[in-house]
Amino acid sequence: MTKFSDLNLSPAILKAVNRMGFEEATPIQAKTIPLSKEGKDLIGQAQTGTGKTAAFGIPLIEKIDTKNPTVQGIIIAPTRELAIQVSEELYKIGMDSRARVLAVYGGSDIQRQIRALKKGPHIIVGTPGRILDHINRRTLKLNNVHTLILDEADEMLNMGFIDDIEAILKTVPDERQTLLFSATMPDPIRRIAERFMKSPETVRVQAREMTVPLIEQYFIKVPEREKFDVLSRLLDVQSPELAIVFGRTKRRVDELANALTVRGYTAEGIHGDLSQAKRISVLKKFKEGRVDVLVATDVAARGLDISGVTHVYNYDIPQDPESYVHRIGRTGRAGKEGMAVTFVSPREMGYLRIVEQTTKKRMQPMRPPTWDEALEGQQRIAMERLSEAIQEGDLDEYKTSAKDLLTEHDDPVEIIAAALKVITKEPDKTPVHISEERPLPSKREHFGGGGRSRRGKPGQQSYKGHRKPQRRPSGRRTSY
Ligand SMILES: Nc1ncnc2c1ncn2[C@@H]1O[C@H](COP(=O)(O)OP(=O)(O)OP(=O)(O)O)[C@@H](O)[C@H]1O
Ligand SMILES: [Mg+2]
Repeated sequence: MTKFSDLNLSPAILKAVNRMGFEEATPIQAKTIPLSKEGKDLIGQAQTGTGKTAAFGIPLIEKIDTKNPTVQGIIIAPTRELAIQVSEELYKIGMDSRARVLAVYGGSDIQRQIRALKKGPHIIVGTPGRILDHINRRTLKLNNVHTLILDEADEMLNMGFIDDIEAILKTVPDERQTLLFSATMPDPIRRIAERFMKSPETVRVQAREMTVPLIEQYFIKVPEREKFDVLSRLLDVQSPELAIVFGRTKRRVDELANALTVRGYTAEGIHGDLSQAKRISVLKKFKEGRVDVLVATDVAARGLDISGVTHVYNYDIPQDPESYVHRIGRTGRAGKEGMAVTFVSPREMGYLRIVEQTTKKRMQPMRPPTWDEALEGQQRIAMERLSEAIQEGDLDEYKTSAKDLLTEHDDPVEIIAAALKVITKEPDKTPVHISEERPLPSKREHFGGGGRSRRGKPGQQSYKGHRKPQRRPSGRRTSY
């Protein structure tokens, strides 16, 4: 175990890390912080939720000359929410060092960002499109940048983002340090990465499996038309504290969020077609527990760190193994336990096996819960709520009514049963409409193996399988 005090860090950083409640460095932090401080280019790969943000954030803050009001470090992330989150974590790490961190991302007022940029931030965290926008407007200059970091590096170097990344790189000095982090790093992407790094060192935290052992992984074989009932029952039986349901498309996310609401769950959807204000407010509600079920496209799959997420449901099996790793990694973070359940339609079983081959972890089969089991689950919750209320006390105002009931009805069991019935959310069978999604094509070559590469060169392993490059004219990705 490595203590932060063994890592030769400045007192200001130690103070900040201590305030954040970090006692020991995680393995990826212990391994990469010293190398990063030496100025080496690095590819850091470690499982989800193991502290990669601080692994690149701590040495970056150490290298900032706070007396120099120019941008010295730039971090690029694939989604706006992740850019915000990373900037917040860096702000905390850099608070005592007085490092100024600014997030720039699309969908928010650019004039306000321009004003903030004029105040001389030292570190910019942003999404590629908006960073480029500022570069082109000359409101962001990267000629003093000594450190460039790609968070979720494999995603950033994937077809949707690579052109933007290359354009940004052109404006950053060549003698920079380049750091790449992700939980996944497929070989073809690693080869692209090495093109713009200087003899990079790869740091992998040795783990037998690509996913975190703290996440129990299950799959349920279920035909498309039965998926929603199975999901409802699972939510009733497992009663997650916070759950994320991943769907394949935006339409599916909207329909699922609506259908869950109809059946009495507090659910909201998040995807790339919503306004940024809406995306932020949905996420905020979820973090505060005002929404129990977040339904999301892959826009929420990478990097988001929301404590209290106990369950991840893949309503649709993801299109590539990396997406699976990141999606389920929204639970089981920072030493906590989690559960992931993946729905697989019978025709898609081949995909499940390919995911397992990549993660080197088998998912256990799970039987869909029955209606009775769902009812039992809900009754258990009602009982827990009743017991909690008894423990909390403060029931005096109800005791007169209780006594009245006892005189009216002889059997106390009858009364308690009625109380339970009233507070139990019985499994709901209200019909809902979920449009059918076509199953993924059954050819296995379309998924992860063989075929044409992203750049069209034959012979390289294809990544992101059959998903067609959906480029906007600018070459940026067509949001999730
Ligand atoms: N040394 C530490 N001790 C305790 N908690 C830590 C430590 N380092 C980071 N954390 C916390 O662990 C959580 C996960 O960290 P982080 O988001 O950086 O993970 P990650 O490796 O980037 O995951 P992902 O691959 O999903 O992006 C955060 O809440 C973070 O504050
Ligand atoms: Mg991360």
